[in-house]
Amino acid sequence: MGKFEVMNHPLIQHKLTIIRDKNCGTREFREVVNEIATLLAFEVSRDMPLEDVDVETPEGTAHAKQLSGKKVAVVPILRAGMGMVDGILDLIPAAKVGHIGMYRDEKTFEPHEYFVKLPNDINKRQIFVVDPMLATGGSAIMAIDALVKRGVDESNIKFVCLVAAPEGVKNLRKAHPGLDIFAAALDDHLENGYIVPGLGDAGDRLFGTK
Ligand SMILES: O=P(O)(O)OC[C@H]1O[C@H](OP(=O)(O)OP(=O)(O)O)[C@H](O)[C@@H]1O
Ligand SMILES: O=c1cc[nH]c(=O)[nH]1
Ligand SMILES: [Mg+2]
Repeated sequence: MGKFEVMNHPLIQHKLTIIRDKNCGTREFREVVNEIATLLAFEVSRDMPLEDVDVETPEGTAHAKQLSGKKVAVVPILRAGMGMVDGILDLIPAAKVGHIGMYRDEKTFEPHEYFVKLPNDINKRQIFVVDPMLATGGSAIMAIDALVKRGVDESNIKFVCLVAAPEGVKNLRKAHPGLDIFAAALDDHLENGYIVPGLGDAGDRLFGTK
């Protein structure tokens, strides 16, 4: 079974409080979402494998370490996942970026896929699927389905979000038991498809569409 972890780092918690505030405007919301994404990437990448390497310093030979595992791909679920990409690339600049477009039906909350564009070698990479909100879990499940369908092993995927609802965590773990899930917060419940207390509609707040 993959793990589910809430990232309790004080900076993550402080910044999350800033964007929960309904008076936080688009510009600040966008900036802080990226800052949280950087901090989450730092935490989530803790188990990346290292190998020994000797490097010549100006004073001698250092027996040092370098990353040795799979190369990384960041896969945002459009639109709102786009808000987390730059923050992750700040930390892992060589990562490739794939895109999965998904929207929820306003009445049924069923997800609909409208776009998939991934790096050719996606099934050889360590993948971070990012989306600020894990509500019913429908969008995340369908996005992981899209990757698995293309030969990705779910144990090579980490799902990284800002706010998760208990229902979404449960549904996503049931559909993809091998997946690791990371969130900045686990909130109380869902109401009309929205996370309560949550932070509202992440896509609309990021892009100023409401
Ligand atoms: O867990 P779920 O119930 O599927 O809900 C979560 C999804 O809803 C939001 O996207 P939305 O459909 O509003 O699209 P947007 O990002 O384009 O605003 C959010 O960014 C997630 O992708
Ligand atoms: O609370 C929610 C639920 C789904 N999508 C959002 O943007 N916010
Ligand atoms: Mg939205």
